[in-house]
Formats: sequence, structure tokens, C-alpha cells
Amino acid sequence: MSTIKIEAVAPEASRCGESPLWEEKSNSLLFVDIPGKKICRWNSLTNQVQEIVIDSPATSVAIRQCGGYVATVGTRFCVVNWENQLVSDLVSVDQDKKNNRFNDGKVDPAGRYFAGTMAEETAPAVLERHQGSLYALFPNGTVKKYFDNVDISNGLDWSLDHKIFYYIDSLSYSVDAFDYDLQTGLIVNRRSIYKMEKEEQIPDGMCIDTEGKLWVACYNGGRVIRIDPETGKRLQTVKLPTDKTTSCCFGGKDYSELYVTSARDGMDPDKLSRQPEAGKTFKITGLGVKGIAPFAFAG
Ligand SMILES: O=C(O)[C@H](O)[C@@H](O)[C@H](O)[C@H](O)CO
Ligand SMILES: [Zn+2]
Repeated sequence: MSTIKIEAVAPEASRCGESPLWEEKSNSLLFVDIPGKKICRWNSLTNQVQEIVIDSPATSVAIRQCGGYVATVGTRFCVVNWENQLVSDLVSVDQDKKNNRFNDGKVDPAGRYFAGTMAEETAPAVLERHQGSLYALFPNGTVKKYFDNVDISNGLDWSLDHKIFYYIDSLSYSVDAFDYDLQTGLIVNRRSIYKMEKEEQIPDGMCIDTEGKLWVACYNGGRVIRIDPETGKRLQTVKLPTDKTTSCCFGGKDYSELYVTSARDGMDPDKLSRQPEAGKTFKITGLGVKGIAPFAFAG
């Protein structure tokens, strides 16, 4: 039995850290600070953080096959050139919805960049409902809209055999699954595979491990949970030292460390003084499970 250890990494706290992503070649963890309008890259070897500050909320980041990164910023899919700190627009969505922005995003095993939108919040989880949609940017530059009527488009990932797409619309308090067609990127047959328990609060970001189990960050729940998508059972709970845990990804050597982002925005001063690490990114070791490398955008 291994011992689980949790430590905050990356010196600075984010207002709302999100979209952690391990980049093997730089031994780094990328993540965003949504209201901080930043894309951050923490080098695990030097403990240094580099960041790119943008003009709109940066909500997710992904590796690009041909070099550099792609990101969702405001309602735009963008290309990020880290060397010269340039962020350039590829394509916009939700142009009729001025109060919308992207939220979580991730690249599928065929190199398509999936990301969903939501109305901007006035406070955490307080927003005009049903304004969001789920999109994907295909490698040929076209954008496909899958469905609308989303409250807070959040965690997403694919099963190890690439036949299932997992998806979270936070205010449904459910983790959902669709049948996935890797060839076409089409999703059908939506169903719920896990309903959150009361103390688990709001499902946010998620990632899959090498056993095909899902790790879900519980916003306001201060934990990540491991669920079995086949049985709908929770297998494990790992509590973190702060309540607003937002997302998770595996990284580090052999993808054996779980990185968890968190937020401090929306916490009252009393809570903040009791949870001084709010907004930090945490590294969990000793879980005894591993994750998989992120897929890179193929466009
Ligand atoms: O991190 C995100 O996905 C959202 O952008 C956040 O604002 C929170 O998750 C949300 O407030 C929880 O409901
Ligand atoms: Zn999220």
C-alpha cells in the first residue's frame, strides 16, 4: 500500500486555475488562470513559472502537433506561440452571445480540440443558464457544434478504446457518457454514468487513468473522486486542502502523479484564511495508478 502525499506546486496561487496539462518534452505542467487571463507553464525541474497574459479569459490549453499550443480564449480558438508570446485567433464561436466564454477543453485521440462554452458567471456557479454549447475544432480548421443548452461546459475525456466520450455539464451534477466515433468525431446516445453525492458538490474537470477509471475534481467539494464508468460506483476519494478544486490531469514521471488545480475567487476572507493554499496547483503522489499522455491538436 503506497502512501498518498499532497503538496502545492508552482509558487503563485491562481484566481481560478484550470485545464492542467502535462507536457513531457518540457517536464512542465501547463494550466490557465481563467479570470487572471493567463496561460501558465510550471517547469517541474526548475520550479519556475512562465506565463502569457492575454486580453480575455484563457480557459483551456492544449499541445499542438506541429509545435506550440492551442488555447480557448474568450469565445475564440487560438494558436499560442510561446517563444514570442503571441496568441492569434483561429475561429470564434457563440458570436450571438456576447456574455459567453469558453470553459474547459481537451484534444481527442484523433487530434480534434473539443471545448464548450458557458455564460460568464457573476459569482461561482451563478450565471444565466442554458447558454453554453459543446464544440470541436477539427484539424482542417472547421468548427462543429454538437449541442447547445449547456449550463457550465466542463470536464471531458475519452475511454481508452476511444469508443466513449465522457462529459460534464456541471449544473447537472452528473458525469455523462456518449458513444464516440473516432473516425468522424460524432457523439450519440447520451446517458448519465455517475450522479454526484451531496458533499461532492459540483463536478468540474476530469481525466482518465490507465485502468479506464475517471478522476473528477469536485468544485466546492475539496476533493477528487475516482469513479468506475462501467458500474457507476465511486472507488476512491482524495481530499485536498482547499474546497474549490477545479480540474485534474496525470503527469510527471510515467504519468504517475495527479495534478489538481484550484480556485480562490469566490471564497470569503474567513475561508481563505483557513485555506491559505486556495488557488494553488497540487501534486498528488502515491496513488498507485497512472494516467496517459495528452493528445495533441492535429491542425
Ligand atoms: O472552472 C470552471 O470550470 C469554471 O469556469 C468555474 O468558474 C467553476 O468551475 C464554476 O464556478 C463551478 O461551477
Ligand atoms: Zn472547469
